[in-house]
Amino acid sequence: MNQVDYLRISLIDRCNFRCQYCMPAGAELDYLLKQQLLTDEELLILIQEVFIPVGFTRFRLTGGEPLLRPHIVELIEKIAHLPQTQDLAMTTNGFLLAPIAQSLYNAGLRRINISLDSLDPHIFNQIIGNHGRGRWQQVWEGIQTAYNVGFNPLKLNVVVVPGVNDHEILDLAALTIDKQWHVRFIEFMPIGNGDLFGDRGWISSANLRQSIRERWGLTESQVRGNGPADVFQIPGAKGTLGFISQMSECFCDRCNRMRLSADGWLRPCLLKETGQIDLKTDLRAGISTKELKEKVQEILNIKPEINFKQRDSGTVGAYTRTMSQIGG
Ligand SMILES: Nc1nc2c(ncn2[C@@H]2O[C@H](COP(=O)(O)OP(=O)(O)OP(=O)(O)O)[C@@H](O)[C@H]2O)c(=O)[nH]1
Ligand SMILES: C[S@@+](CC[C@H](N)C(=O)[O-])C[C@H]1O[C@@H](n2cnc3c(N)ncnc32)[C@H](O)[C@@H]1O
Ligand code: SF4
Ligand code: SF4
Repeated sequence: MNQVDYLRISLIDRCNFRCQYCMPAGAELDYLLKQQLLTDEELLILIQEVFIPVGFTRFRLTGGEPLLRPHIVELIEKIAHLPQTQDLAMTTNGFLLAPIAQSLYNAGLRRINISLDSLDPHIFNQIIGNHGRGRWQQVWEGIQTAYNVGFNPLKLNVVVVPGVNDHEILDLAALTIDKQWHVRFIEFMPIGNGDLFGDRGWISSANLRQSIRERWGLTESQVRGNGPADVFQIPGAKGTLGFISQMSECFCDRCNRMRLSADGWLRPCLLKETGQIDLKTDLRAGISTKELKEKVQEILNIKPEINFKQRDSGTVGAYTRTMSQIGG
């Protein structure tokens, strides 16, 4: 069993996009009220007095859209400057990134993963549920700015939805040939998107790799990630191709992470709702951080039992939280 030292922190459940596969337009969502969100102070207390002491040293900020969180730069600065923080990363849709990228970097953020599901602005708009102004260009500028500012590695996430963007796989993969970018294809998961998933299904990473292999060849990369992606490379390319295959494979035996929601629930596994605990309510009720640390340690002890283990069947089951609420 891997050491569990990586915490994905959802900073906010709201988003400025409505991706069809995550929080489709029209879906009824109960947003958290401001007073339900962990404050910056509470989050820092939990990180410093609960998570770090039980071994967490790597943190990823996600959402919803993390760049919508007020005072994000100051929060990053505080987490980045904790002496125990070994890695601080963010997953964002990139829409608000260009003007703030340099400040994020200066505050200590070093790694950024940006969602980009299409190179075609029209299809992109359909995916993100935007029927008005084009947003693709602004995201693209966010990506370029992040790259120029020095975020390294720079990863682009593509959720592959059959009949929506699967015809663009080769074009997206080709981005890695000349640029030192890391494009990752994510198998579409049935969380909070029953209609679309039921209609479209998903495509296995093995299928995608076959198309890419036929076009350029494909080798296993020397670069090994510390996450769920299997990393490959087009021969001679500057960047890499990652495949996140939670539907067709199981990488739970190398699971190194847990998740903290914006309202302070600790979730031991993305694909299972077992074992969650409400740290915010405990903290606000005056339960000591020593006791909270013991609770988290207990979850860590039983994490191997909680981990999703259905190796051959992909994901099943109904989820009470959407991906935007969990943080991906
Ligand atoms: N099943 C499963 N999927 C995950 C897990 N972690 C990430 N993913 C999937 O991978 C997607 C992209 O994750 P990112 O937020 O980019 O983070 P990452 O790939 O873990 O990041 P790195 O630290 O850069 O490797 C998520 O939205 C999920 O779909 C995990 O622990 N289990
Ligand atoms: C929930 S989003 C939050 C961060 C940010 N808003 C973004 O889109 O990058 C985190 C990741 O989850 C992925 N994701 C969301 N819904 C998904 C689904 N149903 N299946 C697979 N990945 C999904 C997104 O593509 C994104 O890379
Ligand atoms: S995937 Fe990210 S950008 Fe898209 S709706 Fe979900 S939280 Fe928002
Ligand atoms: S499905 Fe659960 S146990 Fe498996 S890798 Fe993801 S978070 Fe870890």
